[in-house]
Amino acid sequence: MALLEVKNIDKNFGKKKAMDNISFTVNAGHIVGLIGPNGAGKSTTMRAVTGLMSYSSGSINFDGQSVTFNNHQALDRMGNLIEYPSIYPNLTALEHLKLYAMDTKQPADFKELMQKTQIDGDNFGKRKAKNFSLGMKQRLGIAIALIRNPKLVILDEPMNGLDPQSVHDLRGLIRSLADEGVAFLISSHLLDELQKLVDDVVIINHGKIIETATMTEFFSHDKVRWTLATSNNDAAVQLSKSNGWDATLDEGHVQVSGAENLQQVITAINGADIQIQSLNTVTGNLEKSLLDVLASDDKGE
Ligand SMILES: Nc1ncnc2c1ncn2[C@@H]1O[C@H](COP(=O)(O)OP(=O)(O)OP(=O)(O)O)[C@@H](O)[C@H]1O
Repeated sequence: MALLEVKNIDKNFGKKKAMDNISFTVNAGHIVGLIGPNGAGKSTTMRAVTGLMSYSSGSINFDGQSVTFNNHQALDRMGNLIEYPSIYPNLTALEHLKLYAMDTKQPADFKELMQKTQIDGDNFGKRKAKNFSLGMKQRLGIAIALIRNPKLVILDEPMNGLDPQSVHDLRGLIRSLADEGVAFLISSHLLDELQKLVDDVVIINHGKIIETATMTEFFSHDKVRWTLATSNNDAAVQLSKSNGWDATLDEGHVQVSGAENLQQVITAINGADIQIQSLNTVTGNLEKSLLDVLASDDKGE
């Protein structure tokens, strides 16, 4: 049975359908990306799952218990960081952890948690939060989300404002927790980062789920493409088109897709006395796959 099961959820803001029959699942130990354009309904969905937002119909089941706006029991085993963490300027990191642990019976070990989230060094424990950088605040937010030893952690845009090293460290932390069995539901606009992290994707558009898939399945939307620099790019584009392949010229490179394999492309181009100067195979790009799926959905396909 899935750890989180969201079934046929609806939510309206006036006439606006923010969630329209939303259904998806999250399995233990899986990192799931909730992905979609601005205003698609990601935050609303995350808020509903964490019991912060009411919904008009459907059900949310987490770890065998129902989650509603009025039933928060299940949240004992769920952590979340939605937008910015609630941080008090005059408290230290350790004081925050003690504060957030107050209403939980078996909190995580503070020292271990601070080590895991890298908030143990540099006198972090003794400094007041008003002196923290954005990255430090974000790491503290993640530590707070982990205080209840959660089975599921919900992170809305957790990489916002972080420098590349902090993003890298955060990815490592999430992956190691997932390997221990913790599940994650993450939304982010940083698709390159998500691509390196998530196991499954849930794609949302205009309040509707338009696809749920493993990352590998999802990549099948993005056809294999070859990017070439040649001695005569215009001729290479024409030649590819005459073979029935899709071909465009993009920033000085010929982009070819639709051929059966790379050898076909090389043979045709070499056969026309055009020299290939560089060649790259491009496949499995989350951004490209997402744009393709959203474009088909918006066309009503
Ligand atoms: N409290 C609210 N009152 C009225 N409309 C709302 C409210 N919260 C969200 N909406 C609307 O519901 C829709 C979904 O919003 P939501 O914030 O969930 O989208 P999102 O996918 O998280 O977008 P973003 O990526 O921009 O954060 C939007 O059209 C938004 O304007």
